[in-house]
Order: sequence, then structure tokens, then C-alpha cells
Amino acid sequence: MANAAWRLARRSCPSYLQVLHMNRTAMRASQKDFENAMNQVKLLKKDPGNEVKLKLYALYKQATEGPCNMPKPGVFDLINKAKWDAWNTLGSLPKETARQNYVDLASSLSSSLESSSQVEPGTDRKSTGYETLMVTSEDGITKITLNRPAKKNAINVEMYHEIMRALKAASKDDSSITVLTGNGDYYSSGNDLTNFTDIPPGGVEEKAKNSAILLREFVGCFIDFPKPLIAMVNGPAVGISVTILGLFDAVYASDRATFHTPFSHLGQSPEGCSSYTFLKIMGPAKATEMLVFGKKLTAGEACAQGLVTEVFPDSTFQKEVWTRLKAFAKLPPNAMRISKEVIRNREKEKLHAVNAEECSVLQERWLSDECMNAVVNFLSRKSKL
Ligand SMILES: CCCCC/C=C/C(=O)SCCNC(=O)CCNC(=O)[C@H](O)C(C)(C)COP(=O)(O)OP(=O)(O)OC[C@H]1O[C@@H](n2cnc3c(N)ncnc32)[C@H](O)[C@@H]1OP(=O)(O)O
Repeated sequence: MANAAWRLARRSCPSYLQVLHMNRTAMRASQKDFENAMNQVKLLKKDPGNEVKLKLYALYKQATEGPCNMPKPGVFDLINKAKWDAWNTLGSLPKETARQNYVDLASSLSSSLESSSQVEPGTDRKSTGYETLMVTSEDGITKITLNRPAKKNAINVEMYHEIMRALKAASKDDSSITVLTGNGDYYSSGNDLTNFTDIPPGGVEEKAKNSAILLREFVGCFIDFPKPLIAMVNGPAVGISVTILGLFDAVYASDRATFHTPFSHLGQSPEGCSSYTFLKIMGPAKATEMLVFGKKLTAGEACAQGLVTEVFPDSTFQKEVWTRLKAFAKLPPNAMRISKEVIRNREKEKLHAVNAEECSVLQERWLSDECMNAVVNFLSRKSKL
């Protein structure tokens, strides 16, 4: 119902921006102003963010139905509870005032978001053009560094897109090998769990569908990457940052690194083709311990099981691995690319099918109580891995 209201608030019709600006001077917003404001919201080019969307939702409900007298949703029904809270906060605000406030808010959003969208995209970005990564290319090596150290390099939606962009660029640049690593003490803590809180107008089902599409495309880029792809696992790795290692050509790890895929704890299921690659790499028994029971492996254990190529003491990790990679990068690049093709190509079709299936299972999992409760627990700081 709440989503229906949000959709209603964004229902399409012609633009009435000018009329709306004239009406802003009136004492009270008319029904027509209100409808225009709803259209204005619909036409916003930028997402105003969850807080503002909640405010719009609450004002819409107050303006159309009056004070909130719905039963309060359960504590784990995170999204509907946030909506209920926003509406309930308006208390006995009169319908007319709510309508006027909605109109004012829509108008202010329209001017602030429209003007910020006129700024050239990327003008204040780093020279690399990435917000969440550092990408460098030298000595025949393109290095992609996950760069959200304060968040343990959790992969947010922007980072998923940037990694795909960086991989596509690396596949075409003149480097011969590509390296993925992390900045700070973590390699990556996996999927950014706050990704689950940005709910689109179509609700949680639409969110799950979009996430499955994103995940499939993301993993697809690793399956199809044409040059030798090397992971330098500088610290703990969690979730998807571990599962995709099965699609890399070599994995070098610091002895500080750990490998953890706690999908059952999170009410989720394996991705990154790990339901296929891990079984091939370490056999079903060990793969089950990791993927079903969430056993965390040390770097030594991961190496013994074939997931990691070699482990280095943390104190010499960078020096030793870079010396080796620089030597690899001097090998004839076409020979390396073709050898990778020979080794990997016969598996590609299978890997894409596995990827599609894993994403479709996850799409359902993300809607489960088990998964939603795990995310709520993390966000409310009740649980960590
Ligand atoms: C759309 C495609 C989906 C693909 C499916 C992918 C699935 C997965 O990857 S499942 C794995 C998801 N990851 C996790 O469940 C890890 C959650 N994080 C933790 O349990 C802990 O943060 C930790 C064990 C990784 C580190 O603990 P600690 O050393 O105590 O550090 P903090 O918890 O204080 O973390 C610092 C800072 O970073 C934020 N953060 C860390 N990991 C994540 C994360 N995965 N998502 C969102 N935020 C994360 C943490 O909240 C702290 O932030 P502040 O409180 O703002 O400082």
C-alpha cells in the first residue's frame, strides 16, 4: 500500500512547472497545485534520497488521508516501519497544511536538484574519474584498487558499476595483466548491506529484481574478462569478494587475509559462480563448509584448498607479489591472452548459466524474512560477522 502511494505520488502527466511557480505565491495549495507537485516529483532527474522520499510519502498520506491511524508495522518490517514513522510524526497536521508542505517541498527539490544536475558530471572527481576505486596503469599492469577503506571496501552500487567500467577499460588498454586489490586493512567486506535500504518506487520486489540484474552483469564481466586477472588479497575478504575469486587466474594472499562466505547467516545463497567453481576447486565437502556453513578460512587453509595460489607474510606481501607480477607482465601479452582463452573458454557458457541461476535464486532470497532480519540486525548494530 505504501508503495502504491509512492507510485501514485509520481504518476505521470504533462509538466506544469511554470504554473506551479505561480501558485507558490498563493496562500494555500489547491488540489491542482498538489497534482502538479506530484508530477514535479515524478519528473525529478535525480533521486532525492530516502529521507526526502519518506517526507514526501508522509505529506502525501497526511494530505490525502489525514493523520496516521494504521497499525504500527513490526520491528523487522524495516521499510514499512520507516514509512509509518514518517507519517505518524506529522501528528494532527491539517490536510491543507500537509498539501501545502508537499507542494513547497516538491518545488524546492525541483530547483535544487535541477540546478545541481547542470554541473558537468565528474567535475569534482579524482583525476581517475572513479569515486570508489583507484585505477592506475604502469609496467604493463592495470591495478584496480577498491577504495572505501573506512567501510572496509564494502561494495556499494556505485562501486559495482565502477568495477565493471574499470574492467571493460582494462580489457582494451595496452596492459597485459590486471590486478584487483583493496586499500586499507580489508580486501573487501563484500556487498554493502546498506544497498538494501535504498528502495525504489516499485518496492522491495523491484529492488531485488534490479539487484539480480546488477549482480548478473557484474559477475558476467569477470567471466568474460580476456586478460590474466589477478587478485592481491591484502586482508580479510567477505561474501562476493571471495566468491568471484574462482573466476580469477591467480590469487595471491597476505597471511592476514581470511576468506568468509557467511551466506546462510545472512539468509542468502552463493553467487559469483561459487556454487560451481568452489566445488571444482575444493570438492563438495570443503565447498559446503564454506558456502553453506559459513566456515571462515585462513589464508593458509584457502591455499591448501586451492582457492589461493600462494600466501606471503604480510610484511613482504606487496614487495614480493609486485616483483612477480612485473615479471609476468613482461611475457608476450597475446600468448597470455590466448592461453587464458584456451584454458577458460570451454567453461564460459556453463559459467554464464550458473551465474543466471544463482542470481535468480538470490532474487527470491533477498525477499525472505531471514535475509531482511540479517540486514536489519547489521544496520542496527546488533550483529557482525
Ligand atoms: C547487489 C549484489 C549483491 C551481491 C550479493 C553479495 C553478498 C555478499 O557479499 S554477503 C557479505 C556481506 N557482508 C557482510 O555481511 C559484512 C558486514 N560487515 C561486518 O560484519 C563487519 O563490518 C566486519 C566484520 C566486516 C568488520 O568489522 P569491524 O572490524 O568491527 O569494523 P566495523 O564493523 O566497525 O566496520 C567499519 C565501517 O564499515 C562499515 N561496513 C563494513 N562492512 C560493511 C558492509 N558489508 N556493508 C555496509 N557497511 C559496512 C561498518 O558499518 C562501519 O561503518 P561506520 O559505522 O559508518 O563506521
